[in-house]
Amino acid sequence: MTGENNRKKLLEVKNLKVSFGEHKHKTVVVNDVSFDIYKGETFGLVGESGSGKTTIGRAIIRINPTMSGDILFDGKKINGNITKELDREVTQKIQMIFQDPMASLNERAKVDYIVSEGLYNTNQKYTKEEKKQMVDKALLDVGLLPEFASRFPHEFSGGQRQRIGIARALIMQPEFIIADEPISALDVSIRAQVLNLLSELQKKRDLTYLFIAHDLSVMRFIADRIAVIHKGVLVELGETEKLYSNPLHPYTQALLSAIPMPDPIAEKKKVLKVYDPSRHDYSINKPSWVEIEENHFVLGNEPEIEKYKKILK
Ligand SMILES: Nc1ncnc2c1ncn2[C@@H]1O[C@H](COP(=O)(O)OP(=O)(O)OP(=O)(O)O)[C@@H](O)[C@H]1O
Repeated sequence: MTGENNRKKLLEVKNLKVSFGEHKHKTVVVNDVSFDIYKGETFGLVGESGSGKTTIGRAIIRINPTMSGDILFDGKKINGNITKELDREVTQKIQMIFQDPMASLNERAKVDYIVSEGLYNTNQKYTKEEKKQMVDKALLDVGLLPEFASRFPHEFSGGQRQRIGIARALIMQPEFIIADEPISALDVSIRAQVLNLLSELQKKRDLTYLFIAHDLSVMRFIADRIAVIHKGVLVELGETEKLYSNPLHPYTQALLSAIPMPDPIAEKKKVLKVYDPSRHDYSINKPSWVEIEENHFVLGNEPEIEKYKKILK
């Protein structure tokens, strides 16, 4: 990892405060939180349920209004009043992947509409054919077949639905993705696949992630640096391994000692064959299978792999 001074800050959160309710009922749920995220890194936000992690993510994507503080993307302030042009740019460049793929997809819409919906909010006009190609590519990039585009969400498993959610983000050509507990609602057997997919996509597309999770073993696997949030306040921020080996704040110490942290790599070290969308031969629609490297986070994903084998035959 290069020194912080040489790296470009992609996102800067400065003294962020978010509150809900008015007057007597006003509650501050994020209080004076500051952190920077560097281009290409995975920045983790951990903390127990209700600590304010999602609220921070939603403030960055501008679903939650900020009470005070600044959010800068690529050096430009993106919260509060901004120009229409910047609003469009940020809407495209910052995407979010949601926790529950069963709830976050429009049940009445077909996959091609779900995946391409964001394109309507861009300045660019695409022909039907261009849009179809973009949807096909986004689906292939997440390991799904283009023919799935004409199906409805209920026809898919949880893991496949989360892949559709990832395709919906990818089609926008984002630079920054907020992944809010992207695997916690999934079956344990397929969590590793989705994590691996996110890692591969990050390398391939030079993505920067804000990864929100409460599972500390997942966070250790995925994050380069971690911020610990406690009751809306950032109590500790550090490089992942340093934070895990030497937590300084009592809350971080409690968090790390309270939660059993099995080492999934040591426990389930084996090589599995998986479909690798990046090696898919599009010209003859020939899928490619690769063996997961030993150091990948593997939690035994055979059932899903078998499913893929059938689908891709
Ligand atoms: N729209 C809202 N209106 C009022 N209160 C809200 C709203 N959204 C979140 N909150 C409150 O803000 C606090 C922080 O919630 P948030 O969802 O950010 O926590 P979290 O750390 O992401 O938790 P979880 O892991 O359970 O999602 C909670 O007390 C929640 O009830």
